Amino acid sequence: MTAPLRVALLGCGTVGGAVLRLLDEQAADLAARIGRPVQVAGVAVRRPDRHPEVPADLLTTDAVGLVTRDDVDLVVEVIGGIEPARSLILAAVEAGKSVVSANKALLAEDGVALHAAAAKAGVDLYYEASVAGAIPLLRPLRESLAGDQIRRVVGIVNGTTNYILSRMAETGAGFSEALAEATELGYAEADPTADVDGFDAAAKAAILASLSFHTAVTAADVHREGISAVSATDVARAAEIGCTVKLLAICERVPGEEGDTVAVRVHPAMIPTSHPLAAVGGAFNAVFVEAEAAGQLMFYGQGAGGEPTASAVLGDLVAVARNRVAGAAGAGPTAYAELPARPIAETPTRYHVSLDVADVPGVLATVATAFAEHGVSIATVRQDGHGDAATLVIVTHSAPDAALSSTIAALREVPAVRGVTSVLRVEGLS
Ligand SMILES: NC(=O)C1=CN([C@@H]2O[C@H](COP(=O)(O)OP(=O)(O)OC[C@H]3O[C@@H](n4cnc5c(N)ncnc54)[C@H](O)[C@@H]3O)[C@@H](O)[C@H]2O)C=CC1
Ligand SMILES: N[C@@H](CC=O)C(=O)O
Ligand code: NA
Repeated sequence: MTAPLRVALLGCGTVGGAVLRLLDEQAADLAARIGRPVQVAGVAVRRPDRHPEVPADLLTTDAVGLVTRDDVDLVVEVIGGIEPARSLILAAVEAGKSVVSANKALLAEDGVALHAAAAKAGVDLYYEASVAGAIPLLRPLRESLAGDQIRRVVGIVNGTTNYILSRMAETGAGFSEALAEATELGYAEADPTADVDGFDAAAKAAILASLSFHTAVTAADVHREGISAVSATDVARAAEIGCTVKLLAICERVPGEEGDTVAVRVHPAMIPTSHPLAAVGGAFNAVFVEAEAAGQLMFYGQGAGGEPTASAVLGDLVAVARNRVAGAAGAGPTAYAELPARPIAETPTRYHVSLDVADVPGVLATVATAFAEHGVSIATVRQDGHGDAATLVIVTHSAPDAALSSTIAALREVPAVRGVTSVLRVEGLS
């Protein structure tokens, strides 16, 4: 075998630590698969004293120096966040090193520029771990489905929130307790509000939409709602109608007379328990892809956690290392179209609304009028209880999101409506 390929590891937390361990445990197999041994050239960390597990001569706090060293061939970035990750990746690429990253926040913000820099330098930029952890998803979109027309991508792409919602539904666990467990298990981001408020899923949705529709979608183009407003009442109401609550990422290419648009949204939604996504529990992720020729495809697996994510990082590492051995670069950036984003206000959706009402004559008609006045058609209504404790549970037909949200605003002004206790979108009901 010839000279080793030398890897610089940036960051040694949940994912970086697992990458380092697997590189060591699987050294012989990786060497056989690549055709050259892989050696760790250095590990950039913030606090070397916190990493007794790493040989001291590998540790450095000088990440820029490490990525530009002549004896480094490949760089793995698992620091996370925008800076210094972006500058480090650009420095590595400009120095001729291929890069593997797990950083969805950065790819969703600056993917076009990073791809352009990698293409200019003739190196690879792979980031399979950034979306849906261990699940092979980005390379299938970039490569296997490059000859098809993808119309829709729908999935659960955040392990932390799926873990929290699963625990709330299955055991009645409280939100904070379930979040603490997800953090302890290594699923959550360094700042877990990125998970809870939907930023992480929105970044992943932007990456999925960009690769699926060959257009530049950033996290800022994604309509984002997290799960912090999802209450035990929402979860219970969902169960009453045979549904479960999931945080969904939905990416659609919408044909229009004046050209296609792209609609990308992340929000909690009720889905029927018979829906395949309803069975996706804990930190697992699942993504449906609908393509014109291929039809429906489903990708399922562990979406978070050190080892599952490290598996995707190592898969990319093998791919870029093989390209390096062959003296080639892999699949480059896609040719970006410029499809406009369709605003959430115009996106058709269905709502489940739960109202506390005074059970007085005419209340049902007043509530129904509020829906009708905003052009929203009601699919089902159920009334529970009597007197001041009466509850109306309404499921609408599909209507533009703006019509539904103005209906809710109008209902809040109706005197007989004591409170709007639950409002969630509904997906997948026939
Ligand atoms: N934990 C997970 O399940 C998954 C994480 N990811 C992504 O992988 C990346 C890493 O995530 P985790 O390992 O979970 O985070 P982490 O917070 O456990 O690890 C990041 C490490 O980078 C270090 N670091 C920060 N700034 C640094 C700098 N300037 N120089 C050197 N080291 C620095 C931190 O001290 C920390 O040890 C993030 O982009 C995250 O979004 C992707 C998929 C799954
Ligand atoms: N925090 C993320 C980690 C993987 O991307 C998640 O919970 O999904
Ligand atoms: Na993945």
